[in-house]
Amino acid sequence: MSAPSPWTAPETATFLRVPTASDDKYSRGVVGMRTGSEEFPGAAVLGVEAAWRTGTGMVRYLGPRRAADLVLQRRPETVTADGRVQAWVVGSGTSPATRTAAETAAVRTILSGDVPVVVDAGALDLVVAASALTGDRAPLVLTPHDREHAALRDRLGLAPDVDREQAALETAAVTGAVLLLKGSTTLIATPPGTLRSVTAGVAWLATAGTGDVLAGILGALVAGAPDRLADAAACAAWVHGRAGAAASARHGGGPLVALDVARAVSRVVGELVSER
Ligand SMILES: NC(=O)C1=CN([C@@H]2O[C@H](COP(=O)(O)OP(=O)(O)OC[C@H]3O[C@@H](n4cnc5c(N)ncnc54)[C@H](O)[C@@H]3O)[C@@H](O)[C@H]2O)[C@@H](O)CC1
Ligand SMILES: Nc1ncnc2c1ncn2[C@@H]1O[C@H](COP(=O)(O)OP(=O)(O)O)[C@@H](O)[C@H]1O
Repeated sequence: MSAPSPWTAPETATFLRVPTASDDKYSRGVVGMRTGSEEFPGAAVLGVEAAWRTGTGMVRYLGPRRAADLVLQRRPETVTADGRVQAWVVGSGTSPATRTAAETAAVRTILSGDVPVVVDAGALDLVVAASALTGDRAPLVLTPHDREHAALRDRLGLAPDVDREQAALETAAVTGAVLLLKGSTTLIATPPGTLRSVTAGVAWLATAGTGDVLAGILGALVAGAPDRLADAAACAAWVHGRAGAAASARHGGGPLVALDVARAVSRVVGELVSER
């Protein structure tokens, strides 16, 4: 297997969509987020902030009352009514152990729809092998970190003892989903077998909540380009990495917090598109 090809800054700049005079909030793409829970309401805030900062026409947030209140406190622009979206983000800040039956049913409905879905953290357990599908399924991007990836592979009956790149490709092929495997090197694997890598970040990103931020960035990018899931995934990882570097640089190269990363995304996007 050849080494994954690194995703580049020019590719990121070209992918990013800048609104034009003929755009309105709907034409830019609406992202729907079913994230956060009573246990992890902050994850909802982080993902929503990141989606707005990436540049989306609208964010719809559907989650528990407490999380929705916190989201609105931070971002009153957010719409908490259900409605049409061009991409979903599910699972950040949720856990299969505490997920209600109603929430499970709602996520399953999203997964069997036709709008692309970013599947993160506590919703990864609802992903089945493509060969086991009995009905329609939405195009998916899965965003596990290494431990979540190991758990997913275990559930799918895949061997644990293969190398990381090979495993990413195998998981993508078996699930029929784009796989974004998070880490200091983030891998993006597709079912047909392409593999890209992103190393744009800084190790300070190893802190709670930065994955929730990544899911929000990715949701916004997918909503704007629903037919280009793998490129959206690589672009999201790249922007996230650079936003992490920028958030740390603002504090003298010191520690960052996840909300700082989300806040830094606007500037990263702005600088990239102004250079192209
Ligand atoms: N602010 C928030 O609301 C945040 C919510 N988060 C959400 O939290 C949920 C769980 O995500 P994780 O990535 O933690 O799930 P993981 O399943 O990867 O992590 C849990 C594992 O970490 C182990 N662990 C816990 N504390 C540890 C410690 N101090 N030292 C070593 N091991 C320890 C546990 O035993 C368990 O095996 C997800 O839904 C995620 O989205 C996280 O993103 C963190 C921030
Ligand atoms: N050592 C590291 N160097 C660079 N980036 C990292 C490092 N560790 C984690 N990251 C990035 O930070 C994010 C962490 O996501 P995740 O593990 O899901 O955290 P959380 O669940 O707390 O939100 C990912 O985007 C990952 O690529």
